[in-house]
Amino acid sequence: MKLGRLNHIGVATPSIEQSIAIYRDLMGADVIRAPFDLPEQGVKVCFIDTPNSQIELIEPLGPDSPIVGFLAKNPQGGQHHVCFEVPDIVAARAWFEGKGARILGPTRIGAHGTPIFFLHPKDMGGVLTEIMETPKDAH
Ligand SMILES: CC[C@@H](C(=O)O)C(=O)SCCNC(=O)CCNC(=O)[C@H](O)C(C)(C)COP(=O)(O)OP(=O)(O)OC[C@H]1O[C@@H](n2cnc3c(N)ncnc32)[C@H](O)[C@@H]1OP(=O)(O)O
Ligand SMILES: [Co+2]
Repeated sequence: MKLGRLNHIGVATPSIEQSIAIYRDLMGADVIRAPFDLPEQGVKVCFIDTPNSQIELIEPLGPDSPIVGFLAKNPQGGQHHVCFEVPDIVAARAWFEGKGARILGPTRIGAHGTPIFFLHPKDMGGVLTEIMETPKDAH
């Protein structure tokens, strides 16, 4: 498998509204997409476009959200995961399984509407890594 495009960096936050203010007022972001709930993933999401990628702000949706533990350890929020694109999610999953990397849960549909899965940070040098199938109409 070949390393694909960096699609986004996930940033966990206790407040998407407060994080939007930082990226807009301090960083000069001008393309801030409307936040939306993704109950299947337990998060509220907001994409901020950068010239070559996106910041994905994620806020917990309820106590069972997968980012509750991270925010307990990092109450201010922080960099949570990176996401790389692949052309074929089934082939990518088979590749990582063949390499013995731990995959966290099933393949599911992510915020861009394409299938995703996560690799355990312990197998990625401490970086929680999302693998995402490239949207058909992208790039
Ligand atoms: C918006 C939708 C979607 C998209 O389309 O883009 C998303 O991005 S959703 C993003 C949120 N979803 C997920 O993160 C799903 C996958 N995550 C998980 O399964 C869990 O969060 C986790 C990674 C297994 C962590 O579980 P948790 O219960 O919070 O913590 P543990 O105590 O079990 O952690 C074990 C170990 O890993 C370290 N850790 C935890 N989170 C991270 C992280 N984000 N980056 C790096 N390391 C992380 C944690 O500190 C523990 O380490 P030790 O203390 O050394 O054991
Ligand atoms: Co993500």
